[in-house]
Amino acid sequence: GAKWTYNGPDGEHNWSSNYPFCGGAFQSPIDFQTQLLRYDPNLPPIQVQNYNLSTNEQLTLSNNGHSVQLSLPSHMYISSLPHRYSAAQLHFHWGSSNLLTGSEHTVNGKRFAGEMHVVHFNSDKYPNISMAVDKHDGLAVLGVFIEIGEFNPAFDKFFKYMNGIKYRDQKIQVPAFNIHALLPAHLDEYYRYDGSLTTPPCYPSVLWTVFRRPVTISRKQFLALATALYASYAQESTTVPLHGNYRKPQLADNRVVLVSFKD
Ligand SMILES: NS(=O)(=O)c1c(F)c(F)c(S(=O)(=O)CCO)c(N[C@H]2CCc3ccccc32)c1F
Ligand SMILES: [Zn+2]
Repeated sequence: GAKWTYNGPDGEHNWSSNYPFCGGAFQSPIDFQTQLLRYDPNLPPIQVQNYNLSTNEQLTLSNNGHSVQLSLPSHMYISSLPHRYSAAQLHFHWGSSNLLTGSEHTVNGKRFAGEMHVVHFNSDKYPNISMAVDKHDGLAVLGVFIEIGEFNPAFDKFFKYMNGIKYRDQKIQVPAFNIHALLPAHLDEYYRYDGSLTTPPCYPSVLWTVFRRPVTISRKQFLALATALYASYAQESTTVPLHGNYRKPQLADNRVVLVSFKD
């Protein structure tokens, strides 16, 4: 599709000229403002299966020019939703080395340092993510806020390979590891709403689950994420740093955000 960026002439205010859904309804991310929240006691704790991958599996770590993404095997899935949602990939959104705020979702205007998204597709109804990505019940994304704090050994399982994918379209194979270790404590506390991809083509096809509790990574780990990558190709003479890859909050319109916690 047409090229898009987070800043400049191809930035998010112009996405809708090539990607009409980006100007449509049910867009993500949104700001979780208190007045939008409604406690729903029927929201079950999120349960995932087969997230503890064996180290003799290999995953593809790649720089797609918009984010760093880790491919995930489809035998990983979410089991606590009405359909089985099988994993496809995980990726990140972050700010920059001096702007330690790059999450997409915000809580009463508070922006976290970054946000991880684990993208799943409805494998009960669709054979792969490409067939699911534009369907109303196609995708389920788990969102995890990232804060600067304690060193996180789970993230280093692949952060240490980032220098192998500095440039756009570079990819390497990395040993698999326990993806569950990337998730926060308390998978029973989360925000839930109907939304969209936060990148073009912005299809309104995502059941969003954003966990209330953040995970922490160290400042050194965060800087590795925020400063290691380029959106430009290796052979290009002008380098374009890959940072600030977060979409601004969209209109909630009259959407309600369900929460599984009372406070
Ligand atoms: N924030 S988000 O969760 O909405 C989201 C992204 F932010 C993002 F960058 C990507 S991407 O594939 O890395 C690049 C542009 O699609 C995807 N990729 C998804 C969307 C389309 C697609 C097709 C095949 C595999 C993954 C994806 C995504 F779902
Ligand atoms: Zn994302």
